[in-house]
Amino acid sequence: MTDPIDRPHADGPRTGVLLINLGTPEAPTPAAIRRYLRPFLSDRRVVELPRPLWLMVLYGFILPLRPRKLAHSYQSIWMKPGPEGSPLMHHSLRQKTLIREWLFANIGHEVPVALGMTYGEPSISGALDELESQGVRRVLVLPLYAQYSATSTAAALDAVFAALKPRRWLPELRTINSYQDHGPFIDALADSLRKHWKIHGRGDHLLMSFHSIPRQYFLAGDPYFCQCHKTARLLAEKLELAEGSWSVSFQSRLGRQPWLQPYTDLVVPQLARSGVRTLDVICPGFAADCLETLEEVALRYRDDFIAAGGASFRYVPALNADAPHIEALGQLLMQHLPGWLDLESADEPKRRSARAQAAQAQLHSPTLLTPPRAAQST
Ligand SMILES: C=CC1=C(C)c2cc3[nH]c(cc4nc(cc5[nH]c(cc1n2)c(C)c5CCC(=O)O)C(CCC(=O)O)=C4C)c(C)c3C=C
Ligand SMILES: [Fe+2]
Ligand SMILES: [Fe+2]
Repeated sequence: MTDPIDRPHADGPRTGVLLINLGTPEAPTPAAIRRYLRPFLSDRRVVELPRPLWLMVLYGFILPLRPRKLAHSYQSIWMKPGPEGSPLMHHSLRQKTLIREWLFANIGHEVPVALGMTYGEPSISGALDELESQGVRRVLVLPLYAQYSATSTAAALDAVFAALKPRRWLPELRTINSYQDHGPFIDALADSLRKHWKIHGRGDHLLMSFHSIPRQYFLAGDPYFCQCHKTARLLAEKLELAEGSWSVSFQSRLGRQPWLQPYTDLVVPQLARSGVRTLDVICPGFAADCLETLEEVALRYRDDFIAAGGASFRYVPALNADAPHIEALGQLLMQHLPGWLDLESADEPKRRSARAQAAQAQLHSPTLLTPPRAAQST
């Protein structure tokens, strides 16, 4: 934390951005995976089963057994030695750098950007320290989940509030709930598919696979299922996809209770058996490639598709730190920054273009133009 003596009391409040993603192990080893899974799977937002029962399962079976199996999976996708070898970490760090550059180019002065993970390192508390040390007193929080779920978005926001709890002088906060229907985000997904098709040609079918959550959470009011379908529908409309040439499924379920359906691991072989020869798969809920996309989908489901008679399975990478994604996230941040941007230090032309940009972002925001209830519907 900054030494209070060094704190620039006289300056106006400075705005900063806190990007959040889930977190990932620091190494592809059973010990590091266990350290990562313990707080993750102990979070009541993630697992709502009765506590004594769940703690028995977690400490009796999952934590002793799952990390060893997962170590092989993580090793198959680890990019280089060290914590940045995790694809999720690699892409998240690139996103942080490029979003800072985008904001500088579009606003005309530096806006500090920090990255925190809901579980593990870099911690959200450390990210808040980093912002505070740069004089930030207004924090715009962006959990990198386009579709809101209590299990992901709310867990990230809980971690922010928990990290603020022991602090004395709290910053002002704005939080972004979701961006499932944000125009530039849908454009970035469409752009990514068009590029993929230009290189590989169109597949017979496009599967849009989202991380699943227990079905009970949806029945209890979690809007995630509807928001996934909204992203999918808008993407299909943008690409003018014919009815029946695309579908939605849900992946990565764990345990025996019903999760959101249809399940990707069942849909993929079914598609092969029903005559789909070439299958394109995109995962529009993942801001960065990770274990669940690269190992589960791109490796395991590919094998299942081929084993069931399919010819070619093409995974479309996550948006990661590609330019259209950075543009979309930059526009999204601008939409939430009006009134907060410290434009005084920017020179006049930059100031004008920053104002134009903010106005533009508002114009393109479907959530600002449609009533809240309509924006929620699929
Ligand atoms: C047990 C319940 C889980 C819920 C609910 C859940 C929701 C959820 N998860 C993501 C994003 C990611 N999950 C990732 C890995 C992962 N997820 C769970 C469990 C639940 N997720 C586990 C146990 C794991 C670890 C790996 C495994 O055991 O399969 C990851 C990848 C992390 C990485 O290191 O690469 C992401 C990303 C979302 C968006 C979400 C709800 C919408
Ligand atoms: Fe998950
Ligand atoms: Fe998984």
